[in-house]
Amino acid sequence: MATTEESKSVESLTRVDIVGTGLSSYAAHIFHQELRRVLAEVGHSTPAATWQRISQQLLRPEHPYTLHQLMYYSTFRTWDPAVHGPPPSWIPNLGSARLTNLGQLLESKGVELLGSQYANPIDSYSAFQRWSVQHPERYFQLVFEEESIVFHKQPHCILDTSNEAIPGGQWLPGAALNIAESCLASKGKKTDSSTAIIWRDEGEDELPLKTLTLAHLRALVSQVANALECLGLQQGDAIAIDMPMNVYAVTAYLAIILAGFVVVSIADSFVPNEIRVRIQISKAKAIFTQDHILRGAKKLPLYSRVVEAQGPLAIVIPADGKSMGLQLREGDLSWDDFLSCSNHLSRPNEYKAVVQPIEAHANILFSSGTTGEPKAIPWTHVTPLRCSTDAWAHQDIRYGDVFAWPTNLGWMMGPYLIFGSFLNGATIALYNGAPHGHSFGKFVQDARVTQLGVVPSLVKTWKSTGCMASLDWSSIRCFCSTGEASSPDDYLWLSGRAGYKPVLEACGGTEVGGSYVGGSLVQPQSFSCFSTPVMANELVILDESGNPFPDNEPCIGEVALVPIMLGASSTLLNADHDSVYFKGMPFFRGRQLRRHGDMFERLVGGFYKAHGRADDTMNLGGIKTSAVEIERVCNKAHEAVLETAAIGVQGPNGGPDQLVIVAVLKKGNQIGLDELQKIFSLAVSSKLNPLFKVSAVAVVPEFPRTASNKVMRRVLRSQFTKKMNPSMTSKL
Ligand SMILES: Nc1ncnc2c1ncn2[C@@H]1O[C@H](COP(=O)(O)OP(=O)(O)OP(=O)(O)O)[C@@H](O)[C@H]1O
Repeated sequence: MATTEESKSVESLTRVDIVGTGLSSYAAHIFHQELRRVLAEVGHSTPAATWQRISQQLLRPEHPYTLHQLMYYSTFRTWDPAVHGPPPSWIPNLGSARLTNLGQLLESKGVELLGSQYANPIDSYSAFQRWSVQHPERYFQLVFEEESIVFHKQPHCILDTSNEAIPGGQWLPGAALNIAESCLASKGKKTDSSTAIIWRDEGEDELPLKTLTLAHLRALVSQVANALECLGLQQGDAIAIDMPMNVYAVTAYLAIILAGFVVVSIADSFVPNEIRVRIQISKAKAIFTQDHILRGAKKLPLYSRVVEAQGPLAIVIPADGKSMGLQLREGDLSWDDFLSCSNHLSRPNEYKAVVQPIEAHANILFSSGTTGEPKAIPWTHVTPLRCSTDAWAHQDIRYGDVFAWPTNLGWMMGPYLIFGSFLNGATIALYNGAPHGHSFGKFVQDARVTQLGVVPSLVKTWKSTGCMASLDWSSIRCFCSTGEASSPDDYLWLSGRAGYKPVLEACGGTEVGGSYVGGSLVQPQSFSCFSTPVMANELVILDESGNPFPDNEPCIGEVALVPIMLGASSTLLNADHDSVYFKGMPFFRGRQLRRHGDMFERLVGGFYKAHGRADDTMNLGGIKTSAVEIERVCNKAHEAVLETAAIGVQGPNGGPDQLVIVAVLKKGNQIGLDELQKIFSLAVSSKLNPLFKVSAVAVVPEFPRTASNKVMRRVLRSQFTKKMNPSMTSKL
């Protein structure tokens, strides 16, 4: 498909061009007429305004994707990103901006907070973001008031920065609460009869959705918390969860925290050794798991993996919700037997939350391990507030919303979904099955999901299989994406599935408890770009000598974070926190910056673009280049290419990095390595730098990925470094 530079301008498109995208002659005629009408109405407006009209009024999900591409690329054909910034894929209107969480707050307090410079939520957003950095305590006070937080002891203040030994500041010192109790509290608009969870089990596409009210969820969680007390554990003990993110898992998660224990989150895809390591590091005393994971007709083992990992006392839930399909170890409990532990109580469905000092641990999570060993990161009872306030501002989660994000409690987006939804009065939508096919999409349609979270690899699968055709996703207000850098073309497709709703990127980390850079519904959005540092957060981009670039200039470099961040980690269980995040970092306005390890570009117009991990950058002939930048070009170099990974490999005699492109081809495609090398070389030299040379290419069936699906370039690098020798300079 033609890209920006190759396509015709939108004004010069003919009916024949439109027929070429797959529309019938008659449909193309109608579309072309409509296009002419829209172009006449917008007159000499900017391409951005033209795209708004075309995307919102002409293009429909059932149109061939090639038509969507033709419209997008031809509209922005003459757009110069160096002058205007990246092309806006979506622009807010004032009416809908005023309804967002940020918009409502700004409309009621904008003048009070920003003074006479306040205009409206769209024009004043950037000033408000800067204000929130300068006044985090006032900002969070306002947002906390919107959420269902139940304090048993009020904090002395919101933020205390007086102790230099705590570079991130002390948040809500002196406060006592239990964050699970806050999730379950009916407060504000959230009542006992509000829907807390809406879900469907795989294979039940045609059955009605199942729902749980807040009161019902609270009763279930209380029953589990009562039963946990019967296990003879000590307050503060760690209890693991290793199972799909379904209603049982969410219930167990909240119950563990409600009863004063600490959740250890283990992703359900891990092999026994990975489970063992996580249990050992966290010293978990019990584990919630399932007998199997049901995926279509397949039964994947889960309990047996926990047993092989020599996991502690297991509470085992039957995957089919009915009968246990296996024999348990001595001492392990079936879900029913476990629940019956609380039968002697007069009110097993009621539980008084164990009130915690705010700095008590609530959850131990593990990072993905993209850069090295996964880090064991404790979340305190403050970190969930980071999730909820990020979700409030940046995904605009409000009362009545239905928030879905196919993930697992073992990844930070699992807990993020819980706190982001419940503390803001939204419903969680859980699909108990694989999210890769049509059934998941139908669930999104039937549950009337309003915010759908994704990771880029999932969208790539949906797009390449076409499995989401003919679904009605019009209830979606925005998509949210995280995990790794996305492809603009994939997100053009995604946005178009819901009638061009924005795709809000979010980038942060498990140790942040949220994002440091993201999007919002009060700013224009651009595919695969970030429109703002998150509220009350400040980032700087460092040059090669470690000096911050000025914050109003386009630049590219490693991101460093101003460490005052609500909920960010201050300890690690398996590494030294200070060495990992602070040691050797430069100072900025008197504070040592916090390392994050990402490469970012600041673009014209205040947008940001991710360039992958700093560890994945390479030095090509003296020019520092990010892997993601090269991959963006190579992914589009030929239609047989599904995805690519760019790695810099040291030659056998040292010297500069040699660029190796590893590719995965689309199913059923074949292409010779010589030809592929020519294609990639041409793409890289013509689109990035004429001096860049592709030294070698390889085709693999799939990339090594972390369990959370991120490409592990470090593994490819080490494989190919071993393979490189003087006699193999060009082919691997
Ligand atoms: N929207 C996004 N676009 C680009 N990259 C992203 C995005 N969201 C997350 N990332 C990447 O994921 C990282 C956070 O993931 P996570 O906390 O799981 O740790 P990790 O870096 O993958 O693992 P480890 O710290 O163990 O190496 C970010 O620092 C960034 O590199």
